[in-house]
Amino acid sequence: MVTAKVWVLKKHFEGFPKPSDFEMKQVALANLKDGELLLESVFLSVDPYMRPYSKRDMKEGDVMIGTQVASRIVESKNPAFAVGTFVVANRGWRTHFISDGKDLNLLPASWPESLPKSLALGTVGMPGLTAYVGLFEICKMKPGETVLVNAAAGAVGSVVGQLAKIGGCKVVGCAGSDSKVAYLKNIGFDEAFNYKTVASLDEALRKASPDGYDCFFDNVGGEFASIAINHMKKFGRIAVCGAISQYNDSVPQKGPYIQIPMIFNELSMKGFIVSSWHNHREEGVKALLKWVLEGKLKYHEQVTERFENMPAAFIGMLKGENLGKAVVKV
Ligand SMILES: NC(=O)C1=CN([C@@H]2O[C@H](COP(=O)(O)OP(=O)(O)OC[C@H]3O[C@@H](n4cnc5c(N)ncnc54)[C@H](OP(=O)(O)O)[C@@H]3O)[C@@H](O)[C@H]2O)C=CC1
Ligand SMILES: CCCCCC(=O)/C=C/[C@H]1[C@H](O)CC(=O)[C@@H]1CCCCCCC(=O)O
Repeated sequence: MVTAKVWVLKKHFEGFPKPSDFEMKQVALANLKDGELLLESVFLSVDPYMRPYSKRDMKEGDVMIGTQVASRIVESKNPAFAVGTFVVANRGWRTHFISDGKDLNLLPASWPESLPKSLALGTVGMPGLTAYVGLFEICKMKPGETVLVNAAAGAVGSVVGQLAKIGGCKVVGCAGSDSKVAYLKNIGFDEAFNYKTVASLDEALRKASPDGYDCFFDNVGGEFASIAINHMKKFGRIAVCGAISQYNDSVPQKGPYIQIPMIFNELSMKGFIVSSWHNHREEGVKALLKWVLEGKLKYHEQVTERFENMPAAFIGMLKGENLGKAVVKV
C-alpha cells in the first residue's frame, strides 16, 4: 500500500496567504482495481489562480487545487497506460494518486528527451497556451503593432512578449525587479521597466511607446490597468487575462473607472479563461513546442525543491520571487 502526502487548505486565506493556512497530511491509497493506475507527481505547478479559485471553490480541509504535472505512472492495471509514461493531470497538491486514465493528458508524442517535462506546466502548457490564445485570438495582434504586457517576466508574460516579437510587433513589458527587467531585454523585449521603482507609471508607459499601444495583455489589473488604458491607441484591444494585484485584497479596490477612455478610443476589452479555448489546444501546444525547439521561444523555470515546500513556492510566486514559471520538483 502506498501512502500519499497531500497539502490541504487548513484555513481560508485572509489577505496574503501564510504558511499556517496550509497543513500537510498523509493519505493511504487503496490497492489498484482493474483499469486503474498509480501515479507519482514529479513536478507540481503553483499558479496565481489558486488564490482566487480557493475562495470561490474550496472549503477548509480540501486538498489544494492544482495541476499535477508530469506525473509518472508507477503501476498500471490499465492497458492504455504503460508504467514509466509521463502525463499531465489536474489532481491538486499530492505526491501520489490513483486514476482511471480518463483525466490524464499525455505529453505530445514529439516531446524530445532533452526538454524538461516540467515545461508541460509552463511554456508548453497552460500558461504558454494562455499567451497564445490571448494574443492571437483575443488581442488579434497584427505585425507592426505595439504590445504591452505586465507581469512580463512570469510564466504567461514572458511567452506573451516573445510571441509578439515572433509575430513582428514592438513589445513593452514591465516587471517588479531590475533583474527581471534585464531578463526581459535579454529575451528580446524592445522596452522594459521596473514598475516598482519608476517615478510615474504614466510617464514610463509614455516614454516606452510615445504613440501608445495597440494591444494590452493585462495580467495584473488594478492601478496599472487603470493607467495603461489611457495609453491605448484608437481601436486598441485589451486581453483581460489576470488581475493578480487584486487577488489578495480583503477590501475591493475602487476606480478610476474605464468608460471614458474606452469610448473615446473605441477600445475592445475581453476577459478570457484559457480552458474555454480547448479547441486551440493542439495547434497551440504544437506551435509553442516548435518555437522552443527552434530557440525562438526561451524559457526559465523557478524550481523549488521538495513537496514539503509547496506553500513556500506558492507564497513566493505571489510575492514575485519567481522568474519564469514557478514549479516544485517533488
Ligand atoms: N485567464 C486565464 O486563463 C489565465 C490567467 N492567468 C493569469 O495570468 C497572470 C500571470 O500568471 P502567471 O504567469 O502564471 O504568473 P507569474 O509567473 O507571472 O507569477 C506571478 C507574478 O505576478 C507579479 N505580481 C504579483 N503581485 C503583483 C502586483 N500586486 N502587481 C503587479 N504584479 C504582481 C509578480 O511579478 P513581479 O515581480 O513582476 O511583480 C509575480 O512573479 C495571473 O494574473 C493569472 O491569474 C494565468 C493563466 C491562465
Ligand atoms: C479572478 C480570477 C482570475 C483567474 C485567472 C486565472 O488565472 C485562471 C486560470 C485558469 C486557466 O484559464 C485554466 C486553468 O486551469 C485555471 C483555472 C483552474 C481552476 C481549477 C479549479 C479546480 C477545482 O476547483 O477543483
